[in-house]
Amino acid sequence: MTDLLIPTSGWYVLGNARLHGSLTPGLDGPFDRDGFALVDIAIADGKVTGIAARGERPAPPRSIDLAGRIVLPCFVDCHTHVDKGHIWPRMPNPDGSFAGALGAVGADRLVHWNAADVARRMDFSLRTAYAHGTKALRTHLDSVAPQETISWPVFEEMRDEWRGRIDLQAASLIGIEGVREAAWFETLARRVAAAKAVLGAVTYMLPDLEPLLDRVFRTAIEFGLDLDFHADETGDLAAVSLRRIAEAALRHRFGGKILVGHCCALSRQPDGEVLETLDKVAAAGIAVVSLPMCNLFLQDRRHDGTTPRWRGVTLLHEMKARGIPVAVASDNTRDPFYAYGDLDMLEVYRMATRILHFDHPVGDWPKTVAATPAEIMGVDAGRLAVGSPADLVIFKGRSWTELLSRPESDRIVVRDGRAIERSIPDYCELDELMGSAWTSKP
Ligand SMILES: O=c1cc[nH]c(=O)[nH]1
Repeated sequence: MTDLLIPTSGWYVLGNARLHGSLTPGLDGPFDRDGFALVDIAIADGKVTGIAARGERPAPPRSIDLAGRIVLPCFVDCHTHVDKGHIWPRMPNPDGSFAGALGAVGADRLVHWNAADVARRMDFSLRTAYAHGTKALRTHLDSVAPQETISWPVFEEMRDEWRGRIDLQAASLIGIEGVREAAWFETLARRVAAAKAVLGAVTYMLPDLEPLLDRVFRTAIEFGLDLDFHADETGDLAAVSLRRIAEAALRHRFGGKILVGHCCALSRQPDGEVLETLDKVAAAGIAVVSLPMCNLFLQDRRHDGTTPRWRGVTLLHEMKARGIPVAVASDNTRDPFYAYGDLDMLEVYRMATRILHFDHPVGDWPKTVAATPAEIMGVDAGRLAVGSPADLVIFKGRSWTELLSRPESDRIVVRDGRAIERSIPDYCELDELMGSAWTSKP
């Protein structure tokens, strides 16, 4: 959008901007049928100093006429895996399945994941997310021994480097069976606590799932940690680990935050059972993040020449109706769990709208990529209000149908009141990490 020049100093007004009611507390209408109001946004010293109904505006260059373009707060991506991003060229998923992904990542990790490899791919991912307008991001870190000794120091350095641009959080990621090694798990929890991070695991329906969850909760309480689980990322009707997590949270009267990702099996289970599970999830104060793109890729993967019949996503509508905080997020990017993706939360929202029907009505679904994940992560982001940092994205679209139909590659990302230089890194930067299996030469 070369026609818009955002001042680099002083105060200015973004005039005639469309803000969404769900992301702008206290915004007075009138709202259009998409839930947007036309306003002038005053910005000074990197902060939003006023949001007012369209009115008298100063003359250019202090006033920039957005002609009704949509302005959203910067995005919050609460479930990613930037430690494994972009390994697809050297380690594709052999059959597109969850088991194929686990095996491929395990093999790649053993051979390639030294500190330099992890750091370069992580930095590539963060530059991409930043350019797309993301302000806060939680990544899981594969923490199966000895990887935790490599990836956690890299993460802590990366978090320092990115402070002020992306608020970076991490959650440990191990299969729940790893919790059986009590002494090792306690050491991991100490590392997580020292890094001011979040304790996590992937739950499976193991015979000892309940005692393992008890150990996770006891450890989180002992170290004062929040929790983040991957649960029921399968079409297996018998997968009810989300319910087991909720029961454990209630049993332990857990006071920290809990985020659970995926919960795919829920949408295949009988209604009565599902509603009982959701009541427990609501009572336990658990938040849920759906990862629609990764779910489409892995779930209902068939090898018999037939077409997938199931979208794989969880029951976000039913959850929201019960007051369960719900978000959507990027998940994996160009790795065996998901071959595609670019950490672009506009793409995630566009896909979620189509797959999960975030329309008719749109209501407050936009919160799923901004305000709600910000609350889940406990960061000051995801809303535009007077006094908040002027961290926002200006799009060309003036309505949801315009915004969600095009990639909006020329969006303007404003941080602390100034337009950032958006440069999406080139894949060829990573070619040398991809080994002999990959060459950019024809
Ligand atoms: O979806 C998933 C599950 C486990 N590990 C990942 O990286 N992604």
